[in-house]
Amino acid sequence: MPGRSTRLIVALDTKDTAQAVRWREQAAGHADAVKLGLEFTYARGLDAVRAAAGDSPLFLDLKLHDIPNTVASAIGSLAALRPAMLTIHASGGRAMIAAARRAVDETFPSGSRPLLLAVTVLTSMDTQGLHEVGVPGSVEEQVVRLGRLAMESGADGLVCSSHEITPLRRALGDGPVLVVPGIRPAGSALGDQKRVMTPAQARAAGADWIVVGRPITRAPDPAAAAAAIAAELSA
Ligand SMILES: O=C(O)c1cc(=O)[nH]c(=O)n1[C@@H]1O[C@H](COP(=O)(O)O)[C@@H](O)[C@H]1O
Repeated sequence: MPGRSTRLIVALDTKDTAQAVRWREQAAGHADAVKLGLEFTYARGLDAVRAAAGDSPLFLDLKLHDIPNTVASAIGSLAALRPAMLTIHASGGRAMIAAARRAVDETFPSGSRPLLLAVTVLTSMDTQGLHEVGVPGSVEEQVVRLGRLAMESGADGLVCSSHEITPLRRALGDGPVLVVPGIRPAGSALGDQKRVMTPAQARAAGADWIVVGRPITRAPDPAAAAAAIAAELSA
């Protein structure tokens, strides 16, 4: 891992604690953090999240999106989990993002504050999907618009696809931590993802972190799949 500038997060998307632990152990030594999200948390609860993450840095992906007071109060309930990263939806707007920022600062001790990441446009969306929800223009324009709003409102970083890294860096500079799902090693199934790149392409584009789920967890040999992706990031 030393020398790698793009780090790997493995998404432990399952309802089963033993399975999550097994995947974490299989990816150990290759992944730099684990992500637990809506599927696991709704099935097993917050206490199980910390147990499933073990000693790995935890990306807690709850994608909070509600009125500012509710989002802030929800963040206040997460103190015991000691996450390294936490997600909200940028489309929740300026006041919601700012409330999340304040809640993170109040909830976590200054040395162990999670990065507050704002999801811009989901990687499962394309231009047509965006138009269907009433957003005109391109995905890139919307990602940059939401990215700017989120960073102005106190986010530490953004979740985006690899395709928007260059326009985001052009618009916002090197400050935002860019976390990039929608990663598909050459030849792997897209599933529901629309805006994808390979690990090597995401690294070349300048991703700080990539998020990989099924290409590792549904591989016949998850440890080997994680090792191959880590090698692609280090090459
Ligand atoms: O916030 C995320 O992590 C996220 C945002 C996004 O736009 N797209 C996206 O796929 N994700 C998450 O990244 C992971 C991708 O999983 P795979 O498609 O299986 O690699 C899932 O856990 C998603 O919830």
